[in-house]
Amino acid sequence: MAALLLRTSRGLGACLRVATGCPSPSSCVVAAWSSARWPREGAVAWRTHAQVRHYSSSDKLSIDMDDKTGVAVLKLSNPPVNSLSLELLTELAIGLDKLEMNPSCRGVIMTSAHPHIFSAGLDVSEMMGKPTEHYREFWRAVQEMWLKLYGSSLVTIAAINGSSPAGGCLMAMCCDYRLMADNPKYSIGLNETKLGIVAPFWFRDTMMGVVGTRVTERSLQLGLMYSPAEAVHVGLVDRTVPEETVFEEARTEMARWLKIPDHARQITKSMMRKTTIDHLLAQRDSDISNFANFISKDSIQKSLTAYMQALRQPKK
Ligand SMILES: CCCCCCCCCCC/C=C/C(=O)SCCNC(=O)CCNC(=O)[C@H](O)C(C)(C)COP(=O)(O)OP(=O)(O)OC[C@H]1O[C@@H](n2cnc3c(N)ncnc32)[C@H](O)[C@@H]1OP(=O)(O)O
Repeated sequence: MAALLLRTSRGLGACLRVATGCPSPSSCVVAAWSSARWPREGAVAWRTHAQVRHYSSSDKLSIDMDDKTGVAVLKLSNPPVNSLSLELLTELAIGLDKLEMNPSCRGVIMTSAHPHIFSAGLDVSEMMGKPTEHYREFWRAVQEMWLKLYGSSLVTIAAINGSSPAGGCLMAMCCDYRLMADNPKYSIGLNETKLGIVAPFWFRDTMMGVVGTRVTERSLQLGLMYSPAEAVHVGLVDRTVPEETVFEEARTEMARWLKIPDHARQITKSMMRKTTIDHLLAQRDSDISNFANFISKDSIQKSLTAYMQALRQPKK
């Protein structure tokens, strides 16, 4: 249990370094991932005789792990729009860490408990009218969630059953595969510039890894939101499926991915993502300061206030 606490409290990067004896975040990601599933002594705490185990103690997030299939289902449940508050981000990071430490877990399907909205992205109210210390804490939690999800050694599949702007799109892009409901009312994309804010470099790099440089440049500057069909066209989403089948299709897709030996897939995933992860790890504190300074500016606060007021207007 002590080992488990050590791992969960320090985050995946640190716990993997502990597991591998590797001193620096930048030099050990491949080695760490290849052995991340080995240290069993702490993870034993999560073993259960029941086939399905409920993991999260939060009412904003449910995580059900099926020991038989090795697949966990993570459902966002923060009405009305699954916005990513400090609390939900923290729960997400803890939940992902627990799954990472569970030797029976091989894959995670991420979806929304509420139809029509996957996630409205970061909770804008966390970025308005708060003291600098709060902005720093909030941004560290955003980073932590990204590090856990993008850096997960598990197969991660996003079953996108509704709109997914900004931080919602980021979470989906962190996954290995994206299925989206084919409802043309839904949209997905990084729309930050439309709020007068700037997606940081690791949002950009995550998107570049999914759709390439040109589509990222256009999408970010214009703050483009894509319909499901357009998202497939630019490669932001892997495929659309009928709305009522999103979850079952995600399960079928997961089975395909789980046919690949874990160690080979994990090392390959690590090779693809290591540079981007190391980039943030090397600049974590300065990234937090940049965010806190940027978001505290009067002009940015005014933009966010105007955006939220516009959002509250009755829809035409
Ligand atoms: C020099 C470089 C330095 C760089 C430093 C970093 C800079 C900062 C980077 C920050 C990155 C930000 C990432 C984000 O994720 S920002 C959030 C962006 N999200 C959005 O723009 C989504 C906005 N919402 C919507 O489009 C719609 O609400 C949605 C399609 C999701 C749902 O529509 P629906 O019609 O179903 O619901 P409503 O619009 O009526 O909304 C219901 C209530 O929910 C409130 N709401 C919506 N979204 C948010 C949100 N993201 N945060 C907080 N609250 C939200 C909405 O206001 C309604 O509230 P009321 O009921 O009170 O009216």
